[in-house]
Amino acid sequence: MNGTCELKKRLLNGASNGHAFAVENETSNDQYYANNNVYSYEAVVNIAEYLLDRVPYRPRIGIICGSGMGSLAEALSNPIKFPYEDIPNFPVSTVEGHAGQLVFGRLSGVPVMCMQGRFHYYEGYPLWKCAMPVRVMKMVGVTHLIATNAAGGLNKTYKVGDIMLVKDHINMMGFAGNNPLQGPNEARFGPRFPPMNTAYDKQLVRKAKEIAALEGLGDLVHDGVYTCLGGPSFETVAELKMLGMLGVDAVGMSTVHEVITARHCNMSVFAFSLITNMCITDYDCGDEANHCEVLDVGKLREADLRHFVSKIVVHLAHNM
Ligand SMILES: O=P(O)(O)O[C@@H]1C[C@H](O)[C@@H](CO)O1
Ligand code: HPA
Repeated sequence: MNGTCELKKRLLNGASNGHAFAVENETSNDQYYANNNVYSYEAVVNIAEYLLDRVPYRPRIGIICGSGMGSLAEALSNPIKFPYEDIPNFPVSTVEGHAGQLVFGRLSGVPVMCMQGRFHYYEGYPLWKCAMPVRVMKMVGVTHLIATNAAGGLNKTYKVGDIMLVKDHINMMGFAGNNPLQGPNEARFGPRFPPMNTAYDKQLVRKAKEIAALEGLGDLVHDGVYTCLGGPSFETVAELKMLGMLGVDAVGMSTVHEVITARHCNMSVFAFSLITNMCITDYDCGDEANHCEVLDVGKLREADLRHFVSKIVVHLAHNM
């Protein structure tokens, strides 16, 4: 241990083998944040304080609305809305089907905070920026994240309109070296190397299946593996065949970086995908994936999703 520290000291002093070492570790986190325009801990706290000064209660549940699923936020009673452009230092939504506001309110009487519009990598935001609002949620007092998304169904047993409870993910962008936790670790959020084998709350997945069955949605619900690709182009047939072989059940362009960020700061996570289209894995099929269809299916399932999410929120509120 002492030997390691001694070696580290010598390396930092550039004293090994007579070579001068670049002393990168001397660059403080603050400098890194400033140079790379990254949100520091204090910057996230400032955003949270802006919200807390304007909201008279402290939600413990945060919801991220997927494409075409913004109506989840419209179900909140007495909403307090913060358009992203009014929140100091917040990114703005650029995708159709993502209204671009934080909404606080009560869902079936339970205080919640909703992102009505999320950020995607393909919009030009780095992953840490896409996921930054999750840290704002944490600072506001959220302990449980519900992340929703629209996704293409790759598992052949799924149908358009089904709901896939996410039991695990494959971080494809992480395979390519892109992760929202890249850069110096901010220990006040969480550890340098957070585990991900327990990313999705198993008990909640089980409970959500029970709730779905009780509410007459049982036939629609599956559990499966989600992956996020960078987008915005939809997948080729070969890419989808490859993802199928890897064990992916649904393909999207979000959620994974939010879940990683939420788990890093020890939030409990529940996520589901609305299957808005079936992935095309047949070269002879002339159909094409398109965003309109994604939004249309969200609209069709609006009432069911609201009902499902409000039951989950009530369950969480009684069991936190
Ligand atoms: O925000 P989500 O992941 O629900 O949106 C999906 C992925 C793309 O943004 C879009 C494609 O139609 O829907
Ligand atoms: N692929 C990727 N993202 C998606 C899809 C899809 O088929 N459908 C909705 N979001």
